Amino acid sequence: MYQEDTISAVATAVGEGGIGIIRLSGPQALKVADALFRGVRGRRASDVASHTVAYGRIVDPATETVVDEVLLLVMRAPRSYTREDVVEIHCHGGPAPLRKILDLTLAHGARLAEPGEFTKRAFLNGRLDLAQAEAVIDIIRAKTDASLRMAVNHLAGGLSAQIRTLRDDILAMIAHLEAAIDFPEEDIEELAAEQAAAGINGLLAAIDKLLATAQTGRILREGLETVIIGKPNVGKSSLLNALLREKRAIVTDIPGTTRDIIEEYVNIRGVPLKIVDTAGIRETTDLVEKIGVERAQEIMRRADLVLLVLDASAPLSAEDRQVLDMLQQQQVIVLINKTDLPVRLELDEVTARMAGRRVLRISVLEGTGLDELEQAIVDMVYAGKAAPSDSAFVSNVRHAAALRQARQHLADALATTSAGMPPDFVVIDLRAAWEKLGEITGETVGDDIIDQIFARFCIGK
Ligand SMILES: Nc1nc2c(c(=O)[nH]1)N(C=O)[C@@H](CNc1ccc(C(=O)N[C@@H](CCC(=O)O)C(=O)O)cc1)CN2
Ligand SMILES: Nc1nc2c(ncn2[C@@H]2O[C@H](COP(=O)(O)OP(=O)(O)OP(=O)(O)O)[C@@H](O)[C@H]2O)c(=O)[nH]1
Ligand SMILES: [Mg+2]
Repeated sequence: MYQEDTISAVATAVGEGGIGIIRLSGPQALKVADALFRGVRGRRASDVASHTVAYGRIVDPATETVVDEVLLLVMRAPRSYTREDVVEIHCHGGPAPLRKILDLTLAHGARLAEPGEFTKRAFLNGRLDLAQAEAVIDIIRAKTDASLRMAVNHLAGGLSAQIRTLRDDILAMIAHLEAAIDFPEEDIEELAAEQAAAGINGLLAAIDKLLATAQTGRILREGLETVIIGKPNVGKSSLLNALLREKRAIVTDIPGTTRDIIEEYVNIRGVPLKIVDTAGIRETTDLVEKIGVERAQEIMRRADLVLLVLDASAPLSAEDRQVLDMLQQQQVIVLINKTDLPVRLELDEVTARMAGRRVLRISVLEGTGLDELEQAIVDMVYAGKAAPSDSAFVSNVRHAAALRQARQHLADALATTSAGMPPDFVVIDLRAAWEKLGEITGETVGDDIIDQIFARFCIGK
């Protein structure tokens, strides 16, 4: 155990709720609780067996005034979330009792926890590795069922186990090569080099398999950045509302209705979309709208997916053609909207200009074509890969970057081997790869990175 002080924080969300929890962790947790808790027949917190609950009251010990009626949950070290003594005070879920009880714990030996500090202690005390600890916040922030499944799999150590296997394999190769270094006969070195090359190729394949999940994994964790664009009045806001299944954005027949950017999360068959409705793109002299249009163009350049909406009932305008040209580098689904009206749009020209892209005919008004749109988005995100149930997905940009760097070191090791360099040099590259992979699980990562990761957690987690 590395921590000497005892931390305290409200573990439940702020505001009114049925129950609120103040959580204490550290060597003084039971002592702090003893000062404040009054159980039936004089029962004290330190009398409560681990993983059991006691009924009683929290009092202000200065006056013995009752603050609230509570349940007390005790979990003793090392069998607890943090591996320290943990005491939870379950009070009524209002801001006043929570605040008062938190203040009392702080006045009687605890200090306020930093964001993520409980989970950080679980990591520092070895109950979770860094990838598992990061999964805790992913569970809290999961936007869909599929995101949740992936994060739960990470918390259970699904990804960590794969990383550990890779690291163990590298270590075994290093040991093998070092044995060859100690017996520098020609043929032994050659054999070791051949075996190393085979081993490295296997590792590269395993890393590539993990990296192949990174795109889908990132989208499930962070959401697919999607932007709806098109000229004014084509039905962009109507489309957003249809995907959200609520009337979020204002829809009128007046072009230029949406002036600013509207951002919402939508669950499309398990895929979280962070979807942005924009001001219609057109040349404009209205300053407010002009800023809106410029921001739309900026957002479009950064988006994972552009939903381009065209109006089937009107011929292509110069603005439409301009927008089509702007999208050449982007992942786009073209939506020909208002197909319930007589078609006057040059469909052939659109398909020709957007070769290779999905072009779907829809009518937001009548609700046609929206199923196909949802399926097209899901297909694009999974790109033929299975949903993340059992297989470990890489979802975290930090993990993907470390994997890519480890891969590079292994590729270097392979090049060194085939160039006939002595095994000492191969070992250097292998060791670098081993360290990079250790950054994912936290064995070889600096304190600054660890601090940054936990600083993004919520208080009380
Ligand atoms: N009230 C409450 N609910 C909660 C949590 C919590 O801390 N408190 N959790 C967290 O925020 C999550 C559950 N996570 C937990 C993880 C480990 C242990 C624990 O006591 N682990 C012991 C196992 C003891 C045994 O074997 O019975 C251990 O790992 O040794 C408790 C909760 C979600 N729900
Ligand atoms: N006939 C028909 N009308 C539609 C359809 N979809 C939207 N509309 C109508 O088109 C008009 C404009 O819709 P909006 O959703 O406000 O269009 P927008 O692209 O957001 O417009 P701006 O915000 O001004 O850029 C409204 O009157 C909608 O009811 C459709 O599929 N068919
Ligand atoms: Mg609009």
